[in-house]
Amino acid sequence: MSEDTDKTALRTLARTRRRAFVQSLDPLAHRLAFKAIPSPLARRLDGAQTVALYMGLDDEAPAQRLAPQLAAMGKTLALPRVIDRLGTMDFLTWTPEDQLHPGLYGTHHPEPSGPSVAPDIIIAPLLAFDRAMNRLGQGGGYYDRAFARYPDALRIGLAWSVQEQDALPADPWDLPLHIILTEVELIEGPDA
Ligand SMILES: Nc1nc2c(c(=O)[nH]1)N(C=O)[C@@H](CNc1ccc(C(=O)N[C@@H](CCC(=O)O)C(=O)O)cc1)CN2
Ligand SMILES: Nc1ncnc2c1ncn2[C@@H]1O[C@H](COP(=O)(O)OP(=O)(O)OP(=O)(O)O)[C@@H](O)[C@H]1O
Repeated sequence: MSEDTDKTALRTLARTRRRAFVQSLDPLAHRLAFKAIPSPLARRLDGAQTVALYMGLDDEAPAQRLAPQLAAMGKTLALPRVIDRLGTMDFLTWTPEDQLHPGLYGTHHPEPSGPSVAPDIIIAPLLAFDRAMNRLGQGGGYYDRAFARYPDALRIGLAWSVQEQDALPADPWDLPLHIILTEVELIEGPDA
């Protein structure tokens, strides 16, 4: 199987696993998940000003739930805006009160005339991760490119624990995550 087919098959499997897990989760457990930033992670965010979140789609880990605590910590929040279907996106500042506008792929982004920012921390959605801190995304290369554009940003993956795989294929352009936060665990990579 070529690497490409490999990743495509893994994406299908990962979506199915994530859906089954989220549907079987106790509603209260779901409601409480990702509400609080664990203190070792909060400490790690100390020096950072701008944090890029995402609005959870489908069964993704709901990153938007971290927004109130991050705002209370004085962080500037940002959300991605998909610019084209070729993998280009930027980050626009956002506060939880701001209205969102529909974008490509069913995403929503802040007012496009607002300022685009360079994030110090990128909290990224994913389909699967492994303990080597590899991340499998939707396949558009949007986050891979954003990671490459902001190489000094701390890369944090947010996921349900069931999204862990033994080993994911890594392409030459894939930059590993520094930290992964699940509903039960904070995983810190060697470069965190
Ligand atoms: N919540 C969230 N925001 C995000 C991403 C993401 O994965 N999750 N992205 C991460 O890159 C970027 C947008 N890219 C995306 C690429 C594909 C799909 C997606 O669900 N694709 C469906 C088909 C949807 C369609 O074309 O209408 C699919 O592949 O089945 C979503 C977002 C930026 N914002
Ligand atoms: N830094 C980069 N510069 C240019 N192209 C890139 C870069 N990173 C990835 N790509 C391209 O993006 C495509 C998708 O990559 P990949 O399958 O690893 O996406 P992904 O990480 O699953 O998706 P995403 O980052 O959107 O969540 C690949 O064809 C790759 O060539």
